[in-house]
Amino acid sequence: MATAAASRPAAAASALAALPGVGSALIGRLALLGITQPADLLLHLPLRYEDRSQLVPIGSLREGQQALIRGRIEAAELGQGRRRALLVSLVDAQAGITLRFFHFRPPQLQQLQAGVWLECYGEVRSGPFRLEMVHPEYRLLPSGADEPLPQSTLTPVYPTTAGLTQATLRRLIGAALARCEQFLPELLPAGLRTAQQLPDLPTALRCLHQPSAAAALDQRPAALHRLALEELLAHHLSLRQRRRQRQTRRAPSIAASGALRGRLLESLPFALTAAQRRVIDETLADLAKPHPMLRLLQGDVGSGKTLVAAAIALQAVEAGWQAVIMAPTELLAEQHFRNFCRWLPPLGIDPVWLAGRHGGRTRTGILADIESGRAPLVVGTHALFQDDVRFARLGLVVIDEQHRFGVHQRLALRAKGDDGAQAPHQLIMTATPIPRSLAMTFYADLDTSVIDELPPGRTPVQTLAVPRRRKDELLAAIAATCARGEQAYWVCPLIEESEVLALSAATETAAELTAALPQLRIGLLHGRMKSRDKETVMGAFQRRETDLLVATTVIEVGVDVPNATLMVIDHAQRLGLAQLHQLRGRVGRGSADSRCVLLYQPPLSGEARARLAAMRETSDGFEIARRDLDLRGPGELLGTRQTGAINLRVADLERDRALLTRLPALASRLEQEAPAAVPRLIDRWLGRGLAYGEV
Ligand SMILES: Nc1ncnc2c1ncn2[C@@H]1O[C@H](COP(=O)(O)OP(=O)(O)OP(=O)(O)O)[C@@H](O)[C@H]1O
Repeated sequence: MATAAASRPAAAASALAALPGVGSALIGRLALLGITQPADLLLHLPLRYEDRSQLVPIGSLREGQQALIRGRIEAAELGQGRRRALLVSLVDAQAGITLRFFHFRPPQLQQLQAGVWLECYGEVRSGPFRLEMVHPEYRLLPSGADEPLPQSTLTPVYPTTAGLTQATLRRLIGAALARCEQFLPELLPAGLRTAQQLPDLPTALRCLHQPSAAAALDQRPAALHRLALEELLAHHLSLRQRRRQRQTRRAPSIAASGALRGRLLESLPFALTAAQRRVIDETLADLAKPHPMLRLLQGDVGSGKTLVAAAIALQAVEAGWQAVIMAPTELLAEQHFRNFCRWLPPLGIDPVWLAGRHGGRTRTGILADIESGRAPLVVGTHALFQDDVRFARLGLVVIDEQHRFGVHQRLALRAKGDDGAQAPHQLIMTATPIPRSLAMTFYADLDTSVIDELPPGRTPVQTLAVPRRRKDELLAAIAATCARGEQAYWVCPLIEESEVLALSAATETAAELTAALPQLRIGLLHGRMKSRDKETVMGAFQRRETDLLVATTVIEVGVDVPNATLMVIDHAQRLGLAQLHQLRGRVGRGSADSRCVLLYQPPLSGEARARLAAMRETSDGFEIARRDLDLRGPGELLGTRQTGAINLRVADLERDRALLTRLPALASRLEQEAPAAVPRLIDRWLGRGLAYGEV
């Protein structure tokens, strides 16, 4: 395999070199566009088209139009304006236009004589006396107006790079197109294409690269769909393949009587919800298998994921394996650690916390305990992936991810916990549900479990949207909440992506609130604090030593203080739906009635208005995720715009959204009807480096 992979680029480059007029300099420039083989040329789609297939009478030209015209030169002279220019007057039967050349060579002066017929293509502009074209492309017409039109199809304009002209790209792509059956053979069975009402590949490619004016209107959408479907299908198939490969790998088969779990659950003042029980069962069944689990646990905010993680980790520990729980921030790792310290020592298990701030002796001691296996359960941040952390018998990794993560990050994480011979089981927990259509497509390599039920006794958080000018009216509400012995949050989100400004807003707000509500004990929490100071502030809030916590969005994920019942989110119009839902999830975690006030600064954009409305209308995380998908589109939701997590060449998740839900059925059909096409499709679209292959 390694040899085949290594020889591939060379073979591909030589295939490019076999096209007429391709030398090493050109190969280098094409590579800058990601074109390393003839198939890439075919998948390099035009940005737009120019229409040289129809003549426009000079009399009907409009300013700003790009057009192909023909006419006879009536006069040519050197204009003596501020800038010297060659002015050519071109006329057809009805009207005339001026062609203006600021740069010209002597042979051009010779050529452009009165009486000569010209064909020009360019942009029409207004001039001092009449319409003009500045530096049009032109050619002489020896047979006058009867000369055949240069082409019957539209002229594609491609994305390009310095030193690579449109003409060269058009020529190369035209040459590749003439042999497209060889370079990009059809891989989708005819039956499948017809069922989807999609054209075959050569037809689609011709339509995209060289459409007639009519085809560009009528057939282009189907042609684009055709390629997009193939690309999305390739990604989906590749994830399915990953999943099957995982099932051939070995992992410890973790089975235990569940005695420890039973004792933990008995010690709690509440019973598990049915959804928590179901998810634990699904996960335990995976752990017992000798292949690595990769399960995504989606649970709405406050649905009790931490307890599920603890129950599952106990299974690994009881069976003699180590378990590790990773949180996205030190604050959360510390919170998990505190929970585990409440739950586990009575069972004879002492959890270990490896914090970023542990240094020197403490760190060495903890690392030694992890490496010798004396520490059965380790809590930390993603820093646990550092090289110096070695486990004796790592059986289970729980990643409390909270935010969505891209396919690539996911693969990188997975590779780290893997010693080659055996991979640990992995459970990834997220509090931001992923709409089903996206999960089916882009998370096809994972199994998923959903906690779709909140613990009993929770009352939905009452949500209000209030303009900022009425901010002061909230003071009484805060005072009343705290007077009842409950607590409140006031969140100041990032302003213009600046943590510094958010910090100053939070500091100012804390000062204002302290002045207005002197009877309250007010804490301040922000991202620039040392983690030890954050823990102190958070700890004081948790122990009810402070009444009101003013914070930046650092508290967004996971913070669990059931006694807090009021959440004020300042500048709520700036935050996305998922983030608002996460923040609101910090209240309503106990049995008391809770409220969330969204303070907004008018005027609201249409989208901000829709977000605030969604927050008022529903508290169901899955419904919020669906609305978020509608508002932002799948690209934003998956984080592809920012991170390039999925590198799509042709498909556009927004434009091709309707295709997503069809992928699983199409993939199954293809695997059955044309199994040999599957690896070729994956190779075609993901072959160069992007493959979800071994990371
Ligand atoms: N079955 C249950 N019955 C009652 N309370 C529960 C139950 N399970 C968990 N809890 C409590 O609910 C609260 C929320 O649980 P937890 O912090 O695990 O939620 P979460 O799913 O991690 O939420 P988030 O995503 O917001 O961090 C905790 O105080 C926890 O002790």
